[in-house]
Amino acid sequence: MMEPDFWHQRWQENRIGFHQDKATPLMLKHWPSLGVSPGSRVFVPLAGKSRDMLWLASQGYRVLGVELSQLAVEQFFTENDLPYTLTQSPYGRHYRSGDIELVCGDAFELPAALLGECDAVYDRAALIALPPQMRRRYADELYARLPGRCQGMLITLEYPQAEKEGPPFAVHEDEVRLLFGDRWGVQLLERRDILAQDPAFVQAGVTALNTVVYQLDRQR
Ligand SMILES: C[S@@+](CC[C@H](N)C(=O)[O-])C[C@H]1O[C@@H](n2cnc3c(N)ncnc32)[C@H](O)[C@@H]1O
Repeated sequence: MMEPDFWHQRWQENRIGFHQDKATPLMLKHWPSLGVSPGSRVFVPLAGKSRDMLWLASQGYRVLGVELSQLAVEQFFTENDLPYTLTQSPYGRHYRSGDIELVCGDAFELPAALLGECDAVYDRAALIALPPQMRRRYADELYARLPGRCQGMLITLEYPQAEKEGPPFAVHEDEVRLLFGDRWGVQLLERRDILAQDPAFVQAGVTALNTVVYQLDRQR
């Protein structure tokens, strides 16, 4: 089970192979085509210490991230030399620096009032970090609290799940459409074969690995 302790331990042991030193190339390529207006608030669930948040802020967006691990949140600000202010709310500690706000807390506990203020959502290594039954909750409880006309980008991985254990989990296109299709328009933007760039998957004997980028558009 992907309980909080699993992730706290990963951060304590610095087993964070998902973290990238640079912004995600597929985000840089596709985000502009979503047409999200500068000044919009972009929700980043299960944010880690992703540098994608820095890029989004540099493009004029206001970022609202949520992350369980206090280690991750504090590393984000210290590693990027960002001084922050700290406030407490019923659902977590809020770290703020310029246009970036990171809530150290459980994404599933965020109130509808806060999520309802988000104009867009960016999901990289978040949905695919969750086991199947939690992915259902994630779509039905968390994404469902985002407002009408919300736009989003979702980046997934596809590989034969039987060949390797998650996380990251394989989330295939049919599941993405099942999870989000009721409330969101789902458009596949790119599917890219990345097996050759992932030695850990090759070593584990995985025979195919794709990353897929989707555009999500919340229907009213
Ligand atoms: C695979 S990492 C990806 C982080 C980030 N999206 C990135 O691209 O680097 C998943 C993160 O989600 C966090 N997490 C897991 N469950 C969570 C929850 N219920 N609420 C908030 N954060 C959570 C973990 O601590 C971990 O940092």
